[in-house]
Amino acid sequence: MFFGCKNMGFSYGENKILKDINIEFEKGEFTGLVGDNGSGKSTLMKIMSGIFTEYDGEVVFKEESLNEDTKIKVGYIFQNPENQIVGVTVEEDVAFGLENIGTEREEMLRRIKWALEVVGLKGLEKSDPNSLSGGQKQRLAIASIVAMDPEVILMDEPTTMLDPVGRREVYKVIKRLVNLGKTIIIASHHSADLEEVSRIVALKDGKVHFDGKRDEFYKNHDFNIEYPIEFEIKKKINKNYDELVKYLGD
Ligand SMILES: Nc1ncnc2c1ncn2[C@@H]1O[C@H](COP(=O)(O)OP(=O)(O)OP(=O)(O)O)[C@@H](O)[C@H]1O
Repeated sequence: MFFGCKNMGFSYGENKILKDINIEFEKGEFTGLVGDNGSGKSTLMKIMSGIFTEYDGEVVFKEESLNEDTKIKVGYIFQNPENQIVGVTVEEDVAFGLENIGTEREEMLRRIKWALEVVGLKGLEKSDPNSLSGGQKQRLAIASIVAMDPEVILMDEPTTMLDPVGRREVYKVIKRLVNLGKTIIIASHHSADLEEVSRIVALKDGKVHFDGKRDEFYKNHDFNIEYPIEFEIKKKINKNYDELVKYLGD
């Protein structure tokens, strides 16, 4: 197995949140993780990225249990970028994780440059992260993870805090990461976030309720997923998405 979990279970105290979860992800796969509020999406992602370490079953990365050495290969992006930003400048923020793992200076500078290019923040190296827009902050949070060169990136509702313009910026970056061959799993309530995923995993009552192709999911399952306003309007008036986001963003 490239990445996934076997017979995984998790409880908060007496409250069993995840029951016997078995999911396998292939390298380079782009998957949406859906489910009602409280269905356990964040908990599952925190377990799979190694943030939570007390659970039943196993998280597997490249045929082995995820461990201290390999969990660096699995990045986690929080819903609120503010929770992830620590630096005084944009480049310091990206440097933080690299410093923690003792990256040599030349390599660190190379990775910071590359990560900021990938997320489209080149030129803002010396800026104060607090001065950035919501979309830019989320892209900075993504850059800090990308700089660690993860093979898998788990994104926990990465566009929920953003306006339409910010969302569009983040979609572009996610697409770029997919094109770079990263394995991306995105938890979301917004079907616009899931337009390009090839697979959907849906959680319900602590279990995997659906796991299959995105098109099959939308054909057969009604998960009462909230639609962001711009997606609703897009469907109604069939306007070009970019034009619409520009219109809503003004
Ligand atoms: N620290 C905690 N202590 C106790 N219960 C918790 C804790 N964090 C989450 N829960 C509960 O665990 C369940 C799953 O929460 P989780 O945040 O994983 O769901 P989610 O699917 O990500 O929800 P949302 O879509 O609202 O973000 C919920 O019932 C929640 O109330």
